[in-house]
Amino acid sequence: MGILKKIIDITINYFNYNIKGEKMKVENISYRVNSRILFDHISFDTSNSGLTLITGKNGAGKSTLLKVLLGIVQPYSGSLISDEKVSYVPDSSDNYFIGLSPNLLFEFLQKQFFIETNLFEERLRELREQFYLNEKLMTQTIQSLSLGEKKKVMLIAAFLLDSDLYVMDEPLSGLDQVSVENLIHLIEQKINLGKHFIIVSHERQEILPTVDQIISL
Ligand SMILES: Nc1ncnc2c1ncn2[C@@H]1O[C@H](COP(=O)(O)OP(=O)(O)OP(=O)(O)O)[C@@H](O)[C@H]1O
Repeated sequence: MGILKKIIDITINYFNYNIKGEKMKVENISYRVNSRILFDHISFDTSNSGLTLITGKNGAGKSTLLKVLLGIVQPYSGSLISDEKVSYVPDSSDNYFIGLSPNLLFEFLQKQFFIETNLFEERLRELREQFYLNEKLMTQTIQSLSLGEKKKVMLIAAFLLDSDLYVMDEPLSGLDQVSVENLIHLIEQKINLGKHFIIVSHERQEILPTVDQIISL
């Protein structure tokens, strides 16, 4: 697959950008793998919730639910409304960014989403400071980075876009303590600005910013 095709696929799948600004409303979503029901009749609405936490045991279907919410996979039944601008941080970026460097990914996002150059450079500088992603790492391929460094690249990519909803799969996993603290602060700042988060996490709730609703699978 050519690199351009790869980049376009990533954008279509992972940085879904709409413009109307309605909140996400999920009604009676069910999902089956073969004949097995993974989750059934899940309903929630993010309108009054800064942070929605999705919890459950390993294999309960948390990551799959996020993919349903993002339209990457189709639910077995139920309906979903969202016209928000959405950023997605997958649990692992291993399969998606082969051959890309952080520099190339960020520049692509700037062009794809028409982020004004000064604003883009300012946001990128601030985010790189917060997650201390140094210059040397910016030109390496993403697959050659450590687990935590990959996570930082995905978080920076998500926050470069001024989205309404941030969907994050295990955003804290692999991060060092300072980055965890900076990420939590950043999430709190965004929530105070009226942004919404749907997060899958195995972390204890005390570690996370204030959780407004919990979806247990
Ligand atoms: N396309 C698929 N084909 C077969 N099985 C699938 C498919 N998609 C998901 N599954 C299965 O569905 C279950 C849920 O997977 P998922 O990754 O959503 O779980 P999770 O709750 O995020 O788990 P974890 O906490 O371990 O990350 C797993 O048993 C997985 O193997």
